[in-house]
Amino acid sequence: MTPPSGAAAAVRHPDAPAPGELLGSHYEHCFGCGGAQAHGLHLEVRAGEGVDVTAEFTVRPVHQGAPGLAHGGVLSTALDETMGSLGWLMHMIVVTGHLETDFVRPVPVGTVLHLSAAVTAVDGRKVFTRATGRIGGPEGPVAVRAEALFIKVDVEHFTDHGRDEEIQAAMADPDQVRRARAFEVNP
Ligand SMILES: CCCCC/C=C\C/C=C\C/C=C\C/C=C\CCCC(=O)SCCNC(=O)CCNC(=O)[C@H](O)C(C)(C)COP(=O)(O)OP(=O)(O)OC[C@H]1O[C@@H](n2cnc3c(N)ncnc32)[C@H](O)[C@@H]1OP(=O)(O)O
Repeated sequence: MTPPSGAAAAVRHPDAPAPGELLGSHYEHCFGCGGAQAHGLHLEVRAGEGVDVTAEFTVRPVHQGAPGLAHGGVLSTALDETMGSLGWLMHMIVVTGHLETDFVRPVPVGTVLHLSAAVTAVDGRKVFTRATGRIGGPEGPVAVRAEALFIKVDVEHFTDHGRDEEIQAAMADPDQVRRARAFEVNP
């Protein structure tokens, strides 16, 4: 998870969303950010000033692991989704290759988890990222933190591997296709 010495700093794409702008969902059925997933996390991610983002996740009863506490896998998902969203700022489609999470404090149901994430380095197709989730406010104590390696892929990663039913539906939606194709131009 340590970037090689030759790794570069991340570059914000000139057409990246403005600081403070909501990124929007990349796919309405995404468990992390989609509005059509009843039990999903419904994460709303905002662009930061650099290659960084913030997001909020409200833990609901459907996200429990132990009584009244968030499931650790769900918290990892929130961190994963937040870090994956950094691709928008570089106009890269990325998928998670490796993710590691530290669970520092239990997170009760009803908590708003304040997430922030940034790219630490880029090495070819490899994007190194880091994220934290705080409770009690954006400056509150850290409850979870993660590091992840994302790998840049083309739209074909999804069209080649996704189940046909969902791919056909996604490709029939012009907004979805436009959103995915916009990432392929990455000067
Ligand atoms: C028209 C319909 C379109 C629909 C699309 C819709 C939306 C898309 C748009 C935007 C997406 C936006 C936001 C995303 C938001 C949230 C993200 C959530 C993220 C996820 O939830 S996503 C699901 C989980 N994710 C996977 O489902 C990946 C499964 N996996 C694979 O698909 C392959 O495994 C892949 C592609 C990762 C690599 O395969 P590959 O063949 O392309 O490349 P290769 O193996 O050569 O790796 C290249 C270099 O990465 C190094 N490397 C690779 N893996 C590593 C690892 N694990 N640890 C350490 N290093 C690793 C190698 O060592 C090499 O390094 P080096 O270059 O130095 O040799």
